[in-house]
Amino acid sequence: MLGRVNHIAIAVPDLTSAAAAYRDTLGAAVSQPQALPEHGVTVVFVELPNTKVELLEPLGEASPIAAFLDKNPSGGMHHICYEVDDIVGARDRLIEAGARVLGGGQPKTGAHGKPVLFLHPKDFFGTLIELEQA
Ligand SMILES: CC[C@@H](C(=O)O)C(=O)SCCNC(=O)CCNC(=O)[C@H](O)C(C)(C)COP(=O)(O)OP(=O)(O)OC[C@H]1O[C@@H](n2cnc3c(N)ncnc32)[C@H](O)[C@@H]1OP(=O)(O)O
Ligand SMILES: [Co+2]
Repeated sequence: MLGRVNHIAIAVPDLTSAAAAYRDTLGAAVSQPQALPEHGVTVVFVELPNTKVELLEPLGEASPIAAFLDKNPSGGMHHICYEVDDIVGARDRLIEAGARVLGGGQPKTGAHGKPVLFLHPKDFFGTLIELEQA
């Protein structure tokens, strides 16, 4: 079911300084910030040869990463995103297996314009999983 790692996400308290650290200190190519109100985050992508790192800053009052940053004020690894060929088929199989698919199970359009879903971290060894339609 799982395909490539699409991205690894890091929640950060200050996107400008995090993007600068990846660009200027670590020497990576970073995208312009993209505000995604439907997801409650602003995102910058760090382009790497084999995958991407997604830097996330809270956006709005009800950001899903706000509580995470309260617990990890200097930031931390937030989720890993795997590609799947058939996101609805994957969702149905996961629900059948007893996994909690977040947000009512309806895919949203993610940062790459493709459908995404999230799986509860307590069902996967303390790691929040995002699935993205390949
Ligand atoms: C940029 C768009 C898109 C893309 O295309 O790439 C994105 O990536 S958007 C990214 C942001 N969106 C989301 O994270 C959506 C899914 N997340 C959620 O629905 C919630 O954040 C959550 C995972 C259900 C947690 O919410 P909530 O239950 O309200 O928070 P708690 O703080 O009470 O957490 C409960 C429990 O889970 C632990 N937890 C929370 N987040 C994580 C995490 N990222 N990784 C590991 N564990 C996490 C938290 O610590 C709590 O555990 P205990 O303290 O042991 O109870
Ligand atoms: Co993501």
